[in-house]
Amino acid sequence: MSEHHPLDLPEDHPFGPHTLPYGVFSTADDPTRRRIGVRYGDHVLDLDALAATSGSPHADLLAAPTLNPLLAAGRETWQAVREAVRTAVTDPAHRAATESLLLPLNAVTLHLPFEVADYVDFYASEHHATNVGRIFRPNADALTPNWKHLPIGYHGRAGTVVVSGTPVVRPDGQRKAPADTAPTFGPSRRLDIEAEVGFVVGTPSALGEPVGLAGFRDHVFGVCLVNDWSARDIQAWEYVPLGPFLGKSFATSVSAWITPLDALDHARTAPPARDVPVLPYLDDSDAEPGGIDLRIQVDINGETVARPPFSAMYWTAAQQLTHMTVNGASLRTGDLYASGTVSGPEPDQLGCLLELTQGKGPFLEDGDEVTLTAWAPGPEGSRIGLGEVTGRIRPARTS
Ligand SMILES: O=C(O)/C=C/C(=O)CC(=O)CC(=O)O
Ligand SMILES: [Ca+2]
Ligand SMILES: [Mg+2]
Repeated sequence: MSEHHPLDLPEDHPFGPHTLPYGVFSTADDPTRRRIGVRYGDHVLDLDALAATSGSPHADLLAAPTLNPLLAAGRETWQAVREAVRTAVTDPAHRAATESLLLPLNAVTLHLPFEVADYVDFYASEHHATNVGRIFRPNADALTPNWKHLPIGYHGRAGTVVVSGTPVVRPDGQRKAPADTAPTFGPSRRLDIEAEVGFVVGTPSALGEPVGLAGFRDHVFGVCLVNDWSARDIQAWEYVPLGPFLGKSFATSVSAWITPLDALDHARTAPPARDVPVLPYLDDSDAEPGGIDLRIQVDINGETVARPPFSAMYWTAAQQLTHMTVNGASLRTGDLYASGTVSGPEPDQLGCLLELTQGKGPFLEDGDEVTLTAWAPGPEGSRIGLGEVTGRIRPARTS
């Protein structure tokens, strides 16, 4: 790879021509001007400039300061833009022009790439749900009776979704251990992570019109990495009977790069066998394989603590989308839904510290830095990189 030819990448580079994820960036000389870019190698291709200089029919969409107009434009446009970008980075005839529009990754600031509309978090790993059920409800069945009949989820707080790199302040709140007689107020002592995969909705749907399993590809634009920071002590005390609230809503971090669904075609895989029959609207036995072979890595302060496999998820993203709309609830451009904590069957495949330490801790300390990365197999032996989502813990306001 030559310094002078940033378009020449080694074949196994995770941000090669098969990946092409979208983000939003600014530069130091024009810090308030946010622009759409595509990551290629260790560079960002300025898509606003590319579209303007190449007379693209999509120049208006690509001149926006967020991905939302592109998300709303629908699948045909997503495919046309992706094809144009691929041509720009691979066709020798475009080489000189494209190279002039590349910025080194370390010379840009990355921003939250889309305006988050609604945010939903699911609970789709059987391993995670079983482990957490045992820890939180030792005297009950690990899986609740509904678990294999529907993808359980809750509506979260869209306004506190932050981009990778944003520091996370340890939340204050009410904590009450089982042995305490009364709750106390103060910093969470059981601050945790949840390694998840997020799905970004592009095409909206109409109120009252459910989206079937086959609608997944038309509505979902792409995928990001998610860390659903969770304060286990606040959560355990507050969430019966209505579910997660302040124990989760203080921050949810997402990767700066959104990987188009089409980049993950090669990674599609059958979900695990389901041992309980589902209702017809969730039955995906005749659908395209709903699983995705994504390999996640969880690092804390530079040390790898887990490798959760996304392919082990019981419920698929298509089933989650279908379930989310089956009551007639509509989708909005920019909706984000997260898979739920990704945990596999092995002890080194668990997606949160609660499971990794069997409920005992240690949990996160001030100053700890958590980084999730992931990749998926691509065509011809290539790798599709999903970028990273990272965040460092800052001390609580009260400390
Ligand atoms: O089972 C419980 O009581 C709690 C579960 C969680 O905290 C997990 C959650 O937020 C959903 C997920 O990410 O899988
Ligand atoms: Ca979660
Ligand atoms: Mg959270």
